[in-house]
Amino acid sequence: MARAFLFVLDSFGIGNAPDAEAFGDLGADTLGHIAEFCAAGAGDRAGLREGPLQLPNMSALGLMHAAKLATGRLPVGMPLPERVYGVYGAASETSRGKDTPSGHWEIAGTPVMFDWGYFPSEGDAFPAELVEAICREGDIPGILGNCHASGTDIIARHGEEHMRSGKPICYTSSDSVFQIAAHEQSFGLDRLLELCQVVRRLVDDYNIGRVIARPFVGDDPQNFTRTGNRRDYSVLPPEPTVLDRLKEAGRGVHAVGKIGDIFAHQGVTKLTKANGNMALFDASLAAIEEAEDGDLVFTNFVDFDMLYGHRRDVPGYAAALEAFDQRLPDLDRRLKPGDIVILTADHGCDPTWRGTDHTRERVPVLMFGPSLRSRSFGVADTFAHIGETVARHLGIAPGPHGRSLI
Ligand SMILES: O=P(O)(O)O[C@H]1O[C@H](CO)[C@@H](O)[C@H]1O
Ligand SMILES: [Mn+2]
Ligand SMILES: [Mn+2]
Repeated sequence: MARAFLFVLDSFGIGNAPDAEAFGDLGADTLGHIAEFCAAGAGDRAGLREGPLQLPNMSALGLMHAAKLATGRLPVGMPLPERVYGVYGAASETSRGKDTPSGHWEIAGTPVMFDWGYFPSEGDAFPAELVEAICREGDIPGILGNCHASGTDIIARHGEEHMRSGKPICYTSSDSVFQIAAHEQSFGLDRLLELCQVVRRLVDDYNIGRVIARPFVGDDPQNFTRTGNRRDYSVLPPEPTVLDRLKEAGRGVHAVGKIGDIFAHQGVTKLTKANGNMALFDASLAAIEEAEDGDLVFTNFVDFDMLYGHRRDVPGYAAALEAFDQRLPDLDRRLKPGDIVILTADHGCDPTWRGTDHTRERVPVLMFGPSLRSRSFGVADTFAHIGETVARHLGIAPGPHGRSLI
């Protein structure tokens, strides 16, 4: 028997998705552009980091080679490792959206082959009858925002009016999302979560993937800050995922961080939340200590995306990657014979790209464990192969959308 540890570095794309042009993302490359900026000194920030991007541990697992498989080029300014230890490659997404649920569900063996509903980027984002129903059923005096926006910009813009009027700030993006920002004290966290559940029901008719609660604190536009109490209310995955299949087979499925919310709590046997990549890493190590033979630990590292990708913050993203990379030896030391670790991503969010949205990209797939011999599997044509690799490794029946990479 064996155990599997699946870590999603949220938004850590490596460029060159075959269908990038259809998303307006031709040329987007999260790793490639961060490396290029860092090599040119544009990734420096006093007190945080400086110089070329340094990811020695992920490089030794095949990250540089995976990037070259994806784009044909090596990331700039990053040395090649003397030896590669992992089984590595790149993967392209087949799901039609470049959003977090589509990416994660496909990683878990279930691509999303339908189109989500999206709200328009011109004029009011939300239909008048939806806004009326939200105000009536959610017992609120109106909404602010009603547009596409960056979550940090919109709380700076409307936060004070929100606190005066009690109207929640509602916004969306190029993802299939209805996001609601409200002040934790003046509006109330519980009230915000209740409102999100009302809206979840109402946006089912619009085929919206997620309603997201975005609580914040502070008392003026300079210090409004979002808290770790974000909650995502997702629709159910369209078919059973490898999480459901493992749970059905009596295995432990330990969801760390946002994973529980992303899978609408389907197929999860244990849930741990933590705020921040380092706390998520600690929680993952604790889950690994507890995991039994045949179990899966599945973690989402959200900071890359939420704090740095969407915020178009190159030094921040680079520093977060370097900090994550430095934790890998600690993980390696805890592995038992037969264990496998898979590092991957759900989409890109190139911090040098226009706008603040995700970018359609290939993702790295870096696998390692005491009994894995190093090799490349090339470029996988769906993330679903990752879930089937987990299924095969843990000895459950294969699913219909992918095949094991090892
Ligand atoms: O700008 P913020 O609020 O971080 O929003 C981002 O987070 C959402 C969910 O991942 C994305 O759809 C994007 O809009
Ligand atoms: Mn994501
Ligand atoms: Mn995102």
